[in-house]
Amino acid sequence: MSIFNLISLEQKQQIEYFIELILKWNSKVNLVGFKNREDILNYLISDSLFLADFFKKSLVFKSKKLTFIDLGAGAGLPGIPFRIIHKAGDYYLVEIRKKRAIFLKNVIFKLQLSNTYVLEELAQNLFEYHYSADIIIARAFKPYLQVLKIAYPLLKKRKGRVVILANKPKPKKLPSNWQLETVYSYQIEEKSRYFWSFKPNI
Ligand SMILES: C[S@@+](CC[C@H](N)C(=O)[O-])C[C@H]1O[C@@H](n2cnc3c(N)ncnc32)[C@H](O)[C@@H]1O
Repeated sequence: MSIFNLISLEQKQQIEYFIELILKWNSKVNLVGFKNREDILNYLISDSLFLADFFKKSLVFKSKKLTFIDLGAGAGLPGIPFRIIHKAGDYYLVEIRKKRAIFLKNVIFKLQLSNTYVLEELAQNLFEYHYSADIIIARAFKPYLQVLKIAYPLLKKRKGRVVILANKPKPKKLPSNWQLETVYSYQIEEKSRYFWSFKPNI
C-alpha cells in the first residue's frame, strides 16, 4: 500500500499545491534539484509522510504540545508536508538563506499552516537566542555528528529527541552523551531509508 493512501484528500490537495509552489519558485530561486512533480513527490515528499507515520506510532512522541525545530529546512523538507499532516504543537523551520526563508514564509501563508514559523538564523545561534525544543529534525542538513552537537544544548532542558533522516541502518559511532533509541526503516523506489531517533544522556 502506498504511504499516500494514509492521508486525506485535503492533505493530498495541500501537498499538490506545495509542489506547484516549489516548481513555480524553482525557476527563480534554487530550491530543489528535481524538476518534475513525480520526482518531487517520490524523492522529497514521501519521507515526510513516513515521518508523520513514525510520530503517530511512537509512544515517546504521544504528547500533543511538542515543539519541533527543523534544522536547514531548505525548500521545507521534511517540515512542510509533515506539518500538513501533523498539525499539533509548534514547528520552527530554520533556514539561513534569505530567499529560501522568504519562500517558506510564503508557503506557510498560502497553506495557512498554523503554529509554523520560519527562523532565518544560523542553527548554531539558536541556543544563544534561547530557543529549545522537544524534537529536533534534520534531513540533508549536516553530517549527523554535527547535527547532534548543534542539537544537544537545544534539547537539554526538555529531555527531547533528535530525529535524523538517513540512508544507512545505523550510525558508525556515537558520542558518549547520546544513545540511539529507535530506528524506523521504510522503502522508497525499492531503496531503504531510515529515521534515527537519538536520546541525550542527561
Ligand atoms: C542540502 S539542503 C537540505 C534542505 C532540506 N532539509 C531537504 O532535505 O531538502 C540544506 C539547507 O540547510 C541550510 N543551512 C546550511 N547550513 C545552515 C546553518 N548553519 N543554519 C541554518 N541553515 C543552514 C542551507 O541553506 C540549505 O537550504
